[in-house]
Amino acid sequence: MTTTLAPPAPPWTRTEFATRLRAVAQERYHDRHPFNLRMHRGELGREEVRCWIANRFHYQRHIPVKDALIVAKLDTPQLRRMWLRRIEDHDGRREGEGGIERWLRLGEAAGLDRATLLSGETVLPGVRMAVEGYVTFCRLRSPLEAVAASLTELTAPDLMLRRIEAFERHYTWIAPDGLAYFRARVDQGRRDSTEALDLVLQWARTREQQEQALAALTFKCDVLWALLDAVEHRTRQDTPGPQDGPRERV
Ligand SMILES: O=C(O)c1cc(C(=O)O)c2c(n1)C(=O)C(=O)c1cc(C(=O)O)[nH]c1-2
Repeated sequence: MTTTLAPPAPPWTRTEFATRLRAVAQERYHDRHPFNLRMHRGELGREEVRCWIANRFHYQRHIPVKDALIVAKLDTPQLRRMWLRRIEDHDGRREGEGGIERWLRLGEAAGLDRATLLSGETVLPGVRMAVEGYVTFCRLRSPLEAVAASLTELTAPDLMLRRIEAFERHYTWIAPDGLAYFRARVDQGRRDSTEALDLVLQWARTREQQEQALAALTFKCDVLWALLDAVEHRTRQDTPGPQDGPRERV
């Protein structure tokens, strides 16, 4: 008996594929997460904001690590130069510059000292797993999938603007200088996502590759969502974390 295989589905057009990528980046993005909604409504207490800043720092400090893994997969000087700039955005060209430094200053403006942030001691287990998941994904997957995963940045700049507005209105106990990280990310995110979208549209030629790119972007949305789930659980229920030690002696 012979079985006839269905012919592979034809690739989507460039426009249709771009529309599908943008739809995932919008509909699954963490701007809809309950923790972000509470943040935007001004409902977070100081400890909740601090918990988010400390845990998000764990994500921030791993972004240049995953970008270095991506650079190692790129095979032309032009592509590596383009992607290296992202590492520079986060690490700076010299001590005291760059996104990681700006995030440490955000922490200080919110009353968190940098030694605590750098020690990582307040990072929640779920956040550690989510970030590890993203770095490992970029380590193991194809350049197409690793670059497609960064396309959450298609939506990130709008979220930055919303966050700046919310902080200026509701969290005035944080000095305005502390918001420099978010301000810088608006333009950086727009530029990064335009470049990355262009690469993904160029590289994904078959329907299978297009579907891999969509799955990578979906995975990345889940990373960001899982990170906030962990923070939300901790702040809403005041459940102890491992770093708190036992609450009662037994
Ligand atoms: O605060 C946020 O909500 C947010 C989200 C994202 C994102 O969508 O991945 C990034 C950032 N911030 C960010 O600051 C950042 O540098 C960044 C790099 C990347 C990436 O995947 O390469 N995403 C993000």
